[in-house]
Amino acid sequence: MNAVEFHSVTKKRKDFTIENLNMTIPSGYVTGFIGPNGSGKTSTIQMMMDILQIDDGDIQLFGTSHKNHTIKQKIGFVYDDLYMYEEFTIVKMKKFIAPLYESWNEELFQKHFTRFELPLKKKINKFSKGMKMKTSLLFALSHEPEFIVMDEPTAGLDPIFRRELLDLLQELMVRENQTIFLSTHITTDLDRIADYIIFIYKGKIALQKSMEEINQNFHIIKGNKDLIDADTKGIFSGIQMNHVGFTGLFEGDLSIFEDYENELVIEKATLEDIMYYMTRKEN
Ligand SMILES: Nc1ncnc2c1ncn2[C@@H]1O[C@H](COP(=O)(O)OP(=O)(O)OP(=O)(O)O)[C@@H](O)[C@H]1O
Repeated sequence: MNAVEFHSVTKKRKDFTIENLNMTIPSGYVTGFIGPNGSGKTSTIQMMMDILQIDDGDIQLFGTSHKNHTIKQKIGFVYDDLYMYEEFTIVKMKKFIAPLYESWNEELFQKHFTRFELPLKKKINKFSKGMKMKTSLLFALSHEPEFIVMDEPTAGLDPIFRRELLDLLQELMVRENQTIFLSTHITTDLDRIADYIIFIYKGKIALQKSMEEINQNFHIIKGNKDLIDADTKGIFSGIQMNHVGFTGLFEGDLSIFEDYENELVIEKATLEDIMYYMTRKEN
């Protein structure tokens, strides 16, 4: 079962288009959403949350239209732009938000509030970026959502809380039915927690696979530049040449390199390698 399905979604912005976007977020797993700056991650999340209108296509959340407002009860949305509540303190924000959720859990709120060490009576517009992210996370978690959507949750967090957040997400995964979707630039965060990866580039899905498939099928191949000609270049998803050698991203069965074992260095590709080489392809 999928928590989210995008079917041929199109959105035209001034200088940017998301065209015919198809993607699925499976229930019960952590899906990492990666892509370089300006590739459409925030726009995609805003469309999913119905903050940004789609021009064409269809988005399904838990099998119903994303426009169905009752479905929002099941979703915890985490982002650092709390402009709606800038003038509020956490106490005031709770008075406003808690009654909106049938599943509000005050005990959980108090537990996370203590853990996150946030000021109760300071205005949110006086918070740092990281404190705003923690506040958003605090409110999102306190209504026990089935689905947590996070736009760059680790941005602005210090390394200690970043690690704690990742541990917290892992703890949440132990709970039944928990689905997490998070966008990030910090691909190493995903190595630890993601089950699936969706990679968006220039408004198009460049890759959508499980971490298991990625770990098995993507490798970095290094060798002498003499091995590269117009034909061999084509087997790589992206390649970088220098005056002596090449480094390329290869997707597939390594047996094609069997005869070159002594001439090549073959390593597992990281998510960062995949992002880097796949976006180099067109250069
Ligand atoms: N309000 C807006 N009006 C018009 N265009 C916008 C608006 N917000 C974003 N865009 C454009 O949409 C494109 C995608 O931006 P988006 O914020 O979705 O990317 P992103 O992948 O989240 O980027 P980043 O990693 O830098 O946060 C960019 O070209 C951006 O300039």
